[in-house]
Amino acid sequence: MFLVGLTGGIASGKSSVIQVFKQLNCAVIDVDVIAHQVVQPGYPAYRRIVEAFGTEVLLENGDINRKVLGDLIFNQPDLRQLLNTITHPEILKEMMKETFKYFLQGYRYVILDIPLLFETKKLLKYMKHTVVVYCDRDTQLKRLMQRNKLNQEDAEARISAQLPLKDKVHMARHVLDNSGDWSTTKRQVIVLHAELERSLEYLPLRLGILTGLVGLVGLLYLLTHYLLPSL
Ligand SMILES: Nc1ncnc2c1ncn2[C@@H]1O[C@H](COP(=O)(O)OP(=O)(O)OP(=O)(O)O)[C@@H](O)[C@H]1O
Repeated sequence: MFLVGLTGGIASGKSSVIQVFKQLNCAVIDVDVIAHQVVQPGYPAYRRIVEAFGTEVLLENGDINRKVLGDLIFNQPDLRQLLNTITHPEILKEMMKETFKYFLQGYRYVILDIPLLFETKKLLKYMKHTVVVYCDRDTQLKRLMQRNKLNQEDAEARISAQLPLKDKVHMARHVLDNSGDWSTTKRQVIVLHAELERSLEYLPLRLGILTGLVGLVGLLYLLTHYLLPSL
């Protein structure tokens, strides 16, 4: 099995593309969903956040108040770093658990939807393939204004706060151009899925684990038949 990191820009079409991968029965992990999950009460990161930031970051029902926490770390790199040191290992652990489940189910590849894949770079080393969902800036602006009911100035500010999409295009192995109509994008997703399914890059891990299992069974056999009886 191998991992495919999917990213893009605000309103470039990531969620829409992910829906198509899901319709094609692909294994998908949404890293944003995991990031929300690991700070829920009961998870280790929740307890550590309350210890580090105090109960002022809690809502009345005990959940983390993401707005207050976000404001607290805004412009405070050391606090942001502290939060990241708490949450990132937990996110990675959950991601690995989900990936392993998909591995056991026999999927050849798993797509990870990671909005900041190229900005944080942390997860990049685990990705065999990277995919950028691109659309030209005018289209991005128009779709963002429409979806979020924003005026042009606010929408432009949100787009400018991110790494430019055309830079991400140069960093990615695959580009899905979502500037046109939806059927054109959908066709590109189907072609990419076929290419990833055809790839033999899933084999090394599968063979490695199979070889490990055969070795283990062999070892157990030797132990039970030759070594232990003589004890
Ligand atoms: N090819 C397309 N043609 C027309 N509208 C589109 C197309 N692709 C996406 N959209 C619309 O553009 C908007 C943004 O798409 P989507 O929500 O998939 O982007 P996103 O990258 O997941 O955004 P974000 O990261 O900001 O949540 C949505 O309203 C979606 O319906």
